[in-house]
Amino acid sequence: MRRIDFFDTTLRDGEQQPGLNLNRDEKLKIAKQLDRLGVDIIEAGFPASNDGDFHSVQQIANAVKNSSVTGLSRLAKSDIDTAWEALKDSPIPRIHLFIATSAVHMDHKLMMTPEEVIRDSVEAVRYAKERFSVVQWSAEDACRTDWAFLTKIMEEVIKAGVDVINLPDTVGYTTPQEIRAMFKYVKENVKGAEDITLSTHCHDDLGMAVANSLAAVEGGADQVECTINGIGERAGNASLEEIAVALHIRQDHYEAKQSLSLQEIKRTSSLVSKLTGNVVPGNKAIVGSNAFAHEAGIHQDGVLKESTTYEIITPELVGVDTNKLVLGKLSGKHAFKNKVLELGFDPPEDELKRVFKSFKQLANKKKDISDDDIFALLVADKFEEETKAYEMLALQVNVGTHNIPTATITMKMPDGQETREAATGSGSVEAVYNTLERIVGSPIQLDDYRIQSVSSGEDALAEVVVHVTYAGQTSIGRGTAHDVLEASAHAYVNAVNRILAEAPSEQPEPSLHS
Ligand SMILES: CC(=O)SCCNC(=O)CCNC(=O)[C@H](O)C(C)(C)COP(=O)(O)OP(=O)(O)OC[C@H]1O[C@@H](n2cnc3c(N)ncnc32)[C@H](O)[C@@H]1OP(=O)(O)O
Ligand SMILES: CC(C)C(=O)C(=O)O
Ligand SMILES: [Mg+2]
Repeated sequence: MRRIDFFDTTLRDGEQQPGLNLNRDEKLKIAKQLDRLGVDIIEAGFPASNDGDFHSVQQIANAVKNSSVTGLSRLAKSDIDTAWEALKDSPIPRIHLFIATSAVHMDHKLMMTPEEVIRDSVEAVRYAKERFSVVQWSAEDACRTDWAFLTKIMEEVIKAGVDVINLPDTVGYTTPQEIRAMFKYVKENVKGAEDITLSTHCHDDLGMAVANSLAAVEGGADQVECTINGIGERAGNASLEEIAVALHIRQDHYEAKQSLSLQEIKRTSSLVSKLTGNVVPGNKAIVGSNAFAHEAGIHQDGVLKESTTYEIITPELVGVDTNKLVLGKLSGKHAFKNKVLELGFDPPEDELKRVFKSFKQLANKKKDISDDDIFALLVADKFEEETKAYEMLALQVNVGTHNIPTATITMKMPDGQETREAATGSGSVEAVYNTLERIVGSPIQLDDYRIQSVSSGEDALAEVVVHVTYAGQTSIGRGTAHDVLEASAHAYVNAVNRILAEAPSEQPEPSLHS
């Protein structure tokens, strides 16, 4: 089986992302994690570009134990000398030279003839080869370069002693078919191509960087250049994690092996995200927070029965603890029951059905349903099931800075009749409780009132717990709702119902209003 080398350029091309600026300490942290991940080569920076990059490349070259470390360099001798100063103490000193080879770059940017580009490349490779053990040369904008010229310049740098030739899609212009054909062409037509390593380096301007990198591998590339989370210049580079996992999962297709420790992928992605401040989108392949999450009921049911129905990658493969079955309005009873069991409840089917109904109602109103929400629904439902003497049907509260808080409640009474009552209070909760007192027809003494938010976020559920004395008995009542006043009213009604359930014989007469 062929072996594919991973050349990580997070610290060089990745740092070219507009607005990104990593300090030396942060770069070292990332380099050490890349080493743990097992990348073959770390491009740590561009030593001649500035002092910070020079010192950082030097520090990383001396600190990293297993990966090779390299630095980017223009063809100028002064750039190569600076790169040498930074890299000379690394176990296998390695340099990455580059020059553009497309007509548009040569004519308008470099203002050099093709012959001058060949001449400078050959000279730079020879000069670098006198110092570095491994010399890589890149034909910048290779995918827009004339193939005859590409063949010619490649043959010249091979004769000059280059070890690796990289053919980048610098502007993310190519397609999978084109880049596959280009690699196949150079492999078959460039003299000496069999003696060097061929590398691919794709950008994501048209969203094809990963597909193009994989197509280049099919065409004959032995090395892929990429970045963690796909960060980089403009739309970014090909993402390492996507290429690595694609090669692994579709080994049957690519027939290639690699030496990455895939279980380090999630950790590496999180570190880079944290240090760069670049948030990984939830739907990002492999490392997004939703990459192993399922919300649709039919998918959740499939995954519970057999995970491979909807998961082609196990979360553990890339260092993610477990998959997630996210409960929401599209979830079904199988996933809901699974969660209820996970929370330690095992209600009978009819109760489960009832709580599932409350869950669906809540999920229609609330974006994220947490374990705490489910727990609260289960507990609340259990309390409510103990008795249904009073059932609050509607609540309306008028509050404002210039009027007296007034609550109106419609209640289903123990005898099944409906009644409506209103009362005022010095505050809105008091108005609610005064109204309830009128409805039940005898005083309810509020001994304690506690309110807390069940889950986090703006749409969190409010949970109210009250201790009351009613008809000579004390009781706890609990209520959960989106609205604080509604939760308060439910708690009060719940406390009264519990008292009625415990002492049915002493049930006080329902109010006159029934
Ligand atoms: C495709 C890529 O990602 S290539 C890497 C791109 N990365 C960077 O540019 C980041 C670091 N760059 C820098 O810090 C600066 O651009 C430097 C230090 C390299 C150069 O800065 P300056 O000397 O001020 O030049 P400036 O950046 O404005 O222009 C680039 C010059 O290099 C030339 N050049 C571009 N590529 C090469 C090359 N491979 N070899 C030699 N010269 C090159 C350009 O033609 C231009 O030359 P000119 O000054 O004669 O017109
Ligand atoms: C320096 C080269 C390899 C590069 O980053 C590109 O062409 O995109
Ligand atoms: Mg690039």
